[in-house]
Amino acid sequence: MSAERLVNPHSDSDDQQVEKSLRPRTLSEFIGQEKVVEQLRIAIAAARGRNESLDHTLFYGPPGLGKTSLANVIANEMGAKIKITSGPAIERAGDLAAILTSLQAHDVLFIDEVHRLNRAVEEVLYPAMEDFALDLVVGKGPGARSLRLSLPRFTVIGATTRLALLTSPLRDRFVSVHRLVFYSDEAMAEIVSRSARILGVPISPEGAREIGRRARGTPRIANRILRRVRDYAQVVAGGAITLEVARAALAQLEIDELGLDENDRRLLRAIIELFNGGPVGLSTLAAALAEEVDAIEDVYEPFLLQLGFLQRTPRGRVATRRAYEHLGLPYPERALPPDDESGPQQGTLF
Ligand SMILES: Nc1ncnc2c1ncn2[C@@H]1O[C@H](COP(=O)(O)OP(=O)(O)OP(=O)(O)O)[C@@H](O)[C@H]1O
Ligand SMILES: [Mg+2]
Repeated sequence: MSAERLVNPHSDSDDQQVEKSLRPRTLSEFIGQEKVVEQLRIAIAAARGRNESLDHTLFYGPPGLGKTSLANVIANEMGAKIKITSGPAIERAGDLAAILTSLQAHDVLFIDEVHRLNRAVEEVLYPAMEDFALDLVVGKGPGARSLRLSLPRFTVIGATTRLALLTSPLRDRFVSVHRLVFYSDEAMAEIVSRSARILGVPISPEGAREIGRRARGTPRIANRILRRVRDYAQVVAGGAITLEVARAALAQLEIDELGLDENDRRLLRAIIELFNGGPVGLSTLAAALAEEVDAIEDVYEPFLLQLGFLQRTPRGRVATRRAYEHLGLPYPERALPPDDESGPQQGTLF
């Protein structure tokens, strides 16, 4: 189900086509994430001023917030080439060695899903990042010798949605580490307006604001919703996206006031109705929803946590009062600890 989900922050092949044209190319085109942008602006100016490569940089945060975009922006601002790969794509140490020897001074090596590098590959990456050196073993058996090859000074940019899964030696080799956060409503409105301009869709500021506000603080989702609303506007409303058109289209797409879709509501209802509001363990919840544990952790939870609809406790996930209220369900005032089997059942107090 996630693959077709409109509010799924992961990109599909359809997105990838459009995303290329919508991707910001310079720091000044990059909207929001002011803290990160400001730090990058200084780091890039300093590196350029000294004619050095930029320090290794790591971006982490939920999918669709601009990690890949920032890597491209950095290469562009450095006037450098970018080589794009990912943790799972580099299978053997030799694959990485081949990439490393092809780099030129100041180039950017972008490693997406950097937490998924395997151990043997990481071992090669450490000296490359730290000393710009590649250690090769020449020959076999007792006669084998180790040879150190020096590499040009380059920049690794890593991206991950799961900082906690990075090994600490790898994490330590990134000199600057930036967390991307969900975008503010203002930034989202600006992103929607900009994308509409690039796509040639007329949109009112109120229409842009409405789409941005309901896109979970995630530019990728905003761009996807924008394209669907554009279709709606074209077929039903004469082409332009006004506030009314945006609202009508979003209603048809079943995206509610807060940007939740049917799947989010299903997850919250499951915790409330099947598990008495929680706590419920992640794997139990995943099984009840026929979802992957990863999908719940990566896709659903970050935004529900941000809204304060969900709490993570050591004993599992708990739906908060706000979640009940949003779904229009009565909140059971708990007389007993929530794990007590004889505690109040959902609904029985009212
Ligand atoms: N600050 C921004 N301003 C304008 N558009 C943006 C911005 N950030 C992201 N986007 C848009 O959102 C899309 C998704 O961004 P991007 O691919 O960089 O996210 P990501 O963090 O790399 O996601 P993933 O974790 O899935 O790899 C881009 O195509 C771009 O159009
Ligand atoms: Mg990416």
